[in-house]
Amino acid sequence: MVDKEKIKRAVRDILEAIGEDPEREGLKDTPRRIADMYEEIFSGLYEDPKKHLEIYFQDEKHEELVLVKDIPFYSICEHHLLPFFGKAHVAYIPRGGKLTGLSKLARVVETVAKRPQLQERITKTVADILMEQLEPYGVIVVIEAEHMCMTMRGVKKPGSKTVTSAIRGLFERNHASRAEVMSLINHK
Ligand SMILES: Nc1nc2c(ncn2[C@@H]2O[C@H](COP(=O)(O)OP(=O)(O)OP(=O)(O)O)[C@@H](O)[C@H]2O)c(=O)[nH]1
Ligand SMILES: [Zn+2]
Repeated sequence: MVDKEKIKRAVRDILEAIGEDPEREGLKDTPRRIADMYEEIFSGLYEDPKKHLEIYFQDEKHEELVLVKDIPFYSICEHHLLPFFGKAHVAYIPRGGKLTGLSKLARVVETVAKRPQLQERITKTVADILMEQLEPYGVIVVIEAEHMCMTMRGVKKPGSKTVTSAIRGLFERNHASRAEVMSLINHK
């Protein structure tokens, strides 16, 4: 678990360092609020995302595409500790009855996102975990996100979107299947 006392001390220090008074009414509970918030938004550091994929529906013989798209997610960029957020799209073709619950795909995204992250690493990690746990024919993960570190500061490009993808298994070779998934993702 996160060390809340340490976070509180650090936030107090930051407030002082920017020239604020950590004792003033509006700020006096801020270190505690941030410690509670960090516990929540970094909870993925203390969870193994694989655990969501341990149980599957063995009796179902579905070996066709499953796509859960537009999964909203929020993460924190590890360079600036500012939010980045958007949508994840997760597709796989199950093999040998290893079909997971649809919500579990969203749970994997959530657990991986709740850490100091890079968008590329979330994308790759989700794809690799699915490949490892479900041993499907293939996986595609596409993530589109807006990075606050690129909008409210720095280069200041509000509205710019970063799109990352990870392609595994059959989709690496089969261009038609890959194109089908991409068109389903892009179809609003
Ligand atoms: N590849 C990648 N880069 C990211 C992600 N989130 C933030 N960044 C980038 O990380 C880089 C850090 O660059 P630095 O030059 O070390 O930091 P900086 O001086 O704050 O950079 P600027 O944002 O350009 O002002 C920036 O280009 C960010 O846009 C991400 O998820 N993936
Ligand atoms: Zn950043």
